[in-house]
Amino acid sequence: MILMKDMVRDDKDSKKVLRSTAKQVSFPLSEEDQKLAAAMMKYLEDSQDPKIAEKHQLRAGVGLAAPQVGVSEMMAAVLVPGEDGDAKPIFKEVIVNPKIRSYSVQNAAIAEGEGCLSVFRDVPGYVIRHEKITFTYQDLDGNEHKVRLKGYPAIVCQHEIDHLNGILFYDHINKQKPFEMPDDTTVIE
Ligand SMILES: OCN(O)CCCc1ccccc1
Ligand code: NI
Repeated sequence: MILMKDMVRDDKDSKKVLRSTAKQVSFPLSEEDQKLAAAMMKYLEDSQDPKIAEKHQLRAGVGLAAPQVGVSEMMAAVLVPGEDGDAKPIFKEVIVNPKIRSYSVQNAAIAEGEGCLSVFRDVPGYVIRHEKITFTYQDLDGNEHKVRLKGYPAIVCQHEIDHLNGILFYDHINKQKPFEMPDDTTVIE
């Protein structure tokens, strides 16, 4: 079971793994990679269950990338829950070797900013991202998928794909004016 103590922190010496480009994953998945994928998705499910999260002191997460648990491989679990407890998640997948193929000119940012399971402090400011993205990935069986996302799920996937390329959310915050946004950026509440 992945716990908070397993998270690589950006302020500790092991942060190299957070700042490098992860390795492509080859198929068929090794036993180890299959177990890692399952454990990452299980972390997200548990962290979104108040009782389990409380019991194991898990910080809620809608995504988790392999480098965050010290594995420099191109794999991330994403679990964006449905609106108002709607059982069906908006996006639930372990994305392997993801690659953004195109994106909107339009930018978007989450109104309350972003956090990260690898960043144990608040970093205020607007994280400017693409409002829409089209990306490809392989699922755990190696099947190729092409997905178009918009708004919050698109933001989450960009956050995870960034992790696989050594980028952290605060890299996208304007250092001088953290709450400055390019004109007509969509603000996501
Ligand atoms: O890498 C995932 N992780 O650190 C958990 C938080 C994910 C996340 C939080 C806010 C907006 C987009 C994505
Ligand atoms: Ni993160």
